[in-house]
Amino acid sequence: MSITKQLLKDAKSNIIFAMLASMVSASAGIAIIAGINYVIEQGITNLPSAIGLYIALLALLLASSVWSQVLLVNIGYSMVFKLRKNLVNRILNTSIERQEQLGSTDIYNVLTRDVTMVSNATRQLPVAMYNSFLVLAGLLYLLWLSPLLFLFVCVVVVFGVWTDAKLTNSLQHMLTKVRRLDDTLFQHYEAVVEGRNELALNQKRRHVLFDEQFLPTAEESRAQAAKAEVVWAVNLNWTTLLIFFIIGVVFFAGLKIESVGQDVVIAYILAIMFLRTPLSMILDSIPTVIKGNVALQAINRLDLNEDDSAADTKQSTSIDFNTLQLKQVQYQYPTHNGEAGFTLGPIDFEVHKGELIFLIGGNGSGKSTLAKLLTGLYKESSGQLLLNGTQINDSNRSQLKNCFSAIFPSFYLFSDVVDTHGSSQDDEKITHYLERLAINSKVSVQQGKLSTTALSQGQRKRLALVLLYMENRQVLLLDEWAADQDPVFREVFYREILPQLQRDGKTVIAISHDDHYFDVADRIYKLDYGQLIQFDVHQHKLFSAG
Ligand SMILES: Nc1ncnc2c1ncn2[C@@H]1O[C@H](COP(=O)(O)OP(=O)(O)OP(=O)(O)O)[C@@H](O)[C@H]1O
Repeated sequence: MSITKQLLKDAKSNIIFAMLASMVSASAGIAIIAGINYVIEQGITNLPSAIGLYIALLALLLASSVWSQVLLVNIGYSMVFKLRKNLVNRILNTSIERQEQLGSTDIYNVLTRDVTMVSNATRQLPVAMYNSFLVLAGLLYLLWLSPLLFLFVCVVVVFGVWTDAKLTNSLQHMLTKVRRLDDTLFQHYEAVVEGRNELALNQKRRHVLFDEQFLPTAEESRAQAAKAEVVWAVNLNWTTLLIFFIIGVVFFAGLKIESVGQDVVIAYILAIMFLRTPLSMILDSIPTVIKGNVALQAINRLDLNEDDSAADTKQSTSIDFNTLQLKQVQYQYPTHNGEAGFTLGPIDFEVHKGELIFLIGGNGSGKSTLAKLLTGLYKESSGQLLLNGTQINDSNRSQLKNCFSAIFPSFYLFSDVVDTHGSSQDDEKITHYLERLAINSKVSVQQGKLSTTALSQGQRKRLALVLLYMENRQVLLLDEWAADQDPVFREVFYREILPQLQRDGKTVIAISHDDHYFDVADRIYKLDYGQLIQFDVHQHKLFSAG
């Protein structure tokens, strides 16, 4: 089901009530106009009851319009809330592979820009719906006043709607183009923020990014957006012209057609002038609604997982880790720009409880890819993964993930420390590990919250190790953890921390380039262009894996 249908379905009963309230309010508004017209034509026979009726209609108008606005505003905001909830859950449930394909820029763009656009559009919903009922009630009143004049009004209205529909179409095209340009703009923003050091050092690169990439995109986006707004502003004036055209024709028809009396002409003109405001408010809201629609299309294009259930509704069972085996496992990155993606494997590999295994290999040989396969973050393209002898599939992959804690090169440091069940940890234990990793002078902890994560890269990695200790998972995967450590701490890591983890019963898989410390490992595997070869720890010799 599309996201729009889902959101509308959830708000169905409120929408029905809001429509009812809008109808009552619109009818009250038109009844007031009709009453004034009647008084102008017929005069007042009973002043007190006319005033009473007038006040009653005003009260009904106020009560029903407030009621409908309250309902509609709430529908708008709860749709935005649900959209945010739905999107964040769907992103969390989307495979890492898909998220990596999309890139963080596209995802941020949807979460910030597109959600705001949809939010703006849904806020127009109350205005548009309320005013549509008002226009509808007004048209019914015009029909009642004079079917002949109404026929003419209908011809002009149909013509007006036809031109609006044509323009709405081209507006949609222009705004879709603006949205696409905004994606490119967001990539430039990312370069400006993330590449700050490189840009500050290299004036030429700065010039290329600013003058040759950012400015042309920003300029084109500005031109397209302005063109769309101008087209719509012209359309608003055109609609106003059509309204005055109707008024003119009604006026002259009143002079020429005998069956149309002066009183009907006055009533018509009064009603049409009254309907001008709701009409222009509806038309005003159309670009915003189209932008919201374009944003919804962009959200759908992300092709996120349809599953929007929250993490705590999913089963997350933990099992005791004994062995993990890979049998003829292959992983193939998708083809990109016609170029075949990197292939890892087929690989035969196994790790047993309590082992300390090193994965080595040159840059781009597939170590991190294998790490993501082992941890269950990537799904094998072929072959089998067996956890404690049971084959891993989509229904039990979370068991594999639950066994692992990992630090990847692009890790994220959370400032709250939690254990494997997501519960807060006691400060004393955290402080112990902060001291053990020699960062207690930089970071402190209070009620499970770290005082800072703004540290040097090496210190951030140590802090990530503290978080990993506190998670207390059974298998630890450390992807080039020691690469940013100074020689002294590197020695501590390989000679003290890793052996201690092993003594504590942990299974450790470490990706490493540090051949000085290969003797620490129980087994070493080397990756070479996606193929796994076992490495003799003591003689530093290669022999076939499996
Ligand atoms: N997200 C991705 N999408 C497509 N291809 C990728 C992706 N990540 C890595 N690759 C490709 O897979 C190959 C293996 O990458 P991987 O990160 O596993 O290597 P690595 O051995 O960990 O390298 P390094 O030592 O440089 O970290 C690389 O050649 C790279 O081109």
